[in-house]
Amino acid sequence: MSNNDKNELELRRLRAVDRAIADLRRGLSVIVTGEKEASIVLATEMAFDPELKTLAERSGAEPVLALTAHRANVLHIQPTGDDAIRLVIEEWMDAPLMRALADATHDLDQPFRGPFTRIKEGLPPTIPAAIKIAKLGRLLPSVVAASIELDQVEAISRKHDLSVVSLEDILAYEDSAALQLRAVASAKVPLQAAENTTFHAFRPKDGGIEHMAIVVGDPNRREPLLARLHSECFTGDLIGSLKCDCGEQLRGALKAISEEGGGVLLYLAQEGRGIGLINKLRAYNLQQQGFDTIDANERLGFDADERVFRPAAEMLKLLGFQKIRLMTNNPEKVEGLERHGIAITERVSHKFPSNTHNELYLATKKKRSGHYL
Ligand SMILES: Nc1nc2c(ncn2[C@@H]2O[C@H](COP(=O)(O)OP(=O)(O)OP(=O)(O)O)[C@@H](O)[C@H]2O)c(=O)[nH]1
Ligand SMILES: [Zn+2]
Repeated sequence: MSNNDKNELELRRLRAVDRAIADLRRGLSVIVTGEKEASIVLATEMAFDPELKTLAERSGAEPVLALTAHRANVLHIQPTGDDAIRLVIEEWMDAPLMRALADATHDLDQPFRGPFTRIKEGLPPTIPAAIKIAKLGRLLPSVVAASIELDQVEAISRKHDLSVVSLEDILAYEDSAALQLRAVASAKVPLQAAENTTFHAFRPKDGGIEHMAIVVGDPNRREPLLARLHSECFTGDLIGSLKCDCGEQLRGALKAISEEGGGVLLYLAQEGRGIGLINKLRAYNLQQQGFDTIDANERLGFDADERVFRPAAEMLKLLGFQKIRLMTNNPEKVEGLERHGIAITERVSHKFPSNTHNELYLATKKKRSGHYL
């Protein structure tokens, strides 16, 4: 395959996933195709009676409710060893109950649970892949899915105008999006912390998720550069939430970089450790009910941290920064960048004093996520 063809294929794949994400977020169903089977899927949090009825009619099959193993564990559903668990949708499981099964913030107002019937064998790979699209769309990680035969895909998608996305497209998505990042705009923006600062906006070629690099000064590309990877935090960075340390880390990093005479801060669109702002608020709701930051994520069905650091590594490479001194307390950021070709010559500690509202959050990161705090 020529480089041009490869590029075309990659863009086609990114587009297919981005379309599926947009449709799921609108409460539409999409078709996920595998090697041997296909599924029509709907995000559980968008599942209401009409959507469920349509899903059953279009597929001609009995839909199932799919949850992640983390969420199933909270619901006391026995594990199957797979990342996703399928439940038979019983007569008594109406749409509000299904949505509540996906959304842990309702666990206390929906005490009746089960008995559920798990489907133990033969998990089609299109099911975890569909959950992955829901996650990429920052929706709760659960789908209602109905199987169809591969040879029905074309007719059903054409008749009902449904997006079709393949398992391979979904598996390749995060790496492809990172590799397709391009600097699309840059401008000088003087900051309170550093007047000689340039913003560089990065966007994948298909128009997907955008990230920002903030370069302070005119760094020498031969020397290891002081760098910070900052995951977006609307509540902490912008509004001054005391629940986390993000705002202080953001402003502290810019100050330290400025004092050093130059460096880079990557502002990454990975709100809520990659689960999105709405899901982070759901996690905060659970923290209000007594769960820590990790358990809250897992009760919602997510991993404790859903971020990938390849986009950050690719942005650094595009900017010509191959060696950095990384300001972080998170060992996974160091590993994540090194895995993708960035040399970390030093880890620079990046701590700030706690307050009464973020004490437990910081202690949890130290105790349960192995952060150097
Ligand atoms: N899901 C979830 N995300 C949170 C919570 N508190 C803060 N965040 C998010 O966590 C991210 C902050 O991560 P970082 O500042 O990169 O922190 P870190 O992973 O601890 O690494 P370092 O600060 O580099 O040590 C932001 O996207 C926040 O929105 C929480 O309780 N739950
Ligand atoms: Zn924060």
